[in-house]
Amino acid sequence: MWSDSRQQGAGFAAPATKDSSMSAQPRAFLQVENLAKAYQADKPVFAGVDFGIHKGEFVCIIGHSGCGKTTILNVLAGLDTASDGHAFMDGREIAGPSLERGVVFQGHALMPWLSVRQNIAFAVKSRWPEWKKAEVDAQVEKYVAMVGLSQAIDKKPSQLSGGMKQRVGIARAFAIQPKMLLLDEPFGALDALTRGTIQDELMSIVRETHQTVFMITHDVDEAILLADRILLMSNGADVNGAYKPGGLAEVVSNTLPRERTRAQLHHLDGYYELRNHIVDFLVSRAKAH
Ligand SMILES: Nc1ncnc2c1ncn2[C@@H]1O[C@H](COP(=O)(O)OP(=O)(O)OP(=O)(O)O)[C@@H](O)[C@H]1O
Repeated sequence: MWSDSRQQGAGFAAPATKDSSMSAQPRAFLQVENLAKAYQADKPVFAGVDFGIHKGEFVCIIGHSGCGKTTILNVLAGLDTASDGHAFMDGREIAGPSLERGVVFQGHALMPWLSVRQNIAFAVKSRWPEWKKAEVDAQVEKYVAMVGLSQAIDKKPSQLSGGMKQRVGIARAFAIQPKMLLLDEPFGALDALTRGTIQDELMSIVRETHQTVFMITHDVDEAILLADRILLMSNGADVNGAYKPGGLAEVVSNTLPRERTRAQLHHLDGYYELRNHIVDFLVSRAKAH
């Protein structure tokens, strides 16, 4: 994918401007082509966004508030439509919500009157309406165990902490075995300790299941820990008196060992180089490109 990555030293690959390799044929598992969104015709939030995500790849997107990250995720989820361009998954254009894509938002969005088991069973039954109760139970129990919540399976959301609720949201998204997982700052509302624990859990589940993931985060370390590639997005801005829409400014490949853990991240060769590169982008380049 990034054939020149090895020449860049440890940590990250070429800060290439656009990921042209990803938009070329053959298409990636998820393919975004020339995507644009305008709420105001003369001032698109972003335009010309092209990227692809391969099966089993974990891609994070980082950018300042308002650059359009959630809008892109919503288009991928089929919850919003682009003003221009296309998004394809598995060769088919995304044209609405589908159980082939699991979505986790910052707010857990659990049904408060249902237990953990019932919340997840609801999703499982929607995905496989023909399943018998025993099959649904087994699937629910498997994914609840995966996020370490077996003891709380019959509790209601109001009896759970914020971190536990977020874990239920993650278990629910995984339980429908989506082809693609879309995460919109899923840990944004959690305290640092809980956040770290769940990041580790998510990472091991993703590695185990080879899940394909697109995730929005504001946390540079989170992106470096989890992502195989990090999309850096710039905001729309007035440049020399003319408006320039936001867009994908750079795609950074994370070449740190894939088995990395949170505890050893900052000891890895190349970590600071990668981190500084992303922070520099956010500080000095993200507002215009
Ligand atoms: N329904 C809407 N009508 C008009 N403008 C909108 C609408 N939804 C979003 N926007 C604008 O589009 C831009 C992109 O919004 P979006 O939520 O995608 O950004 P974001 O990068 O995810 O931001 P954040 O990091 O704060 O969540 C923002 O300027 C926002 O105000």
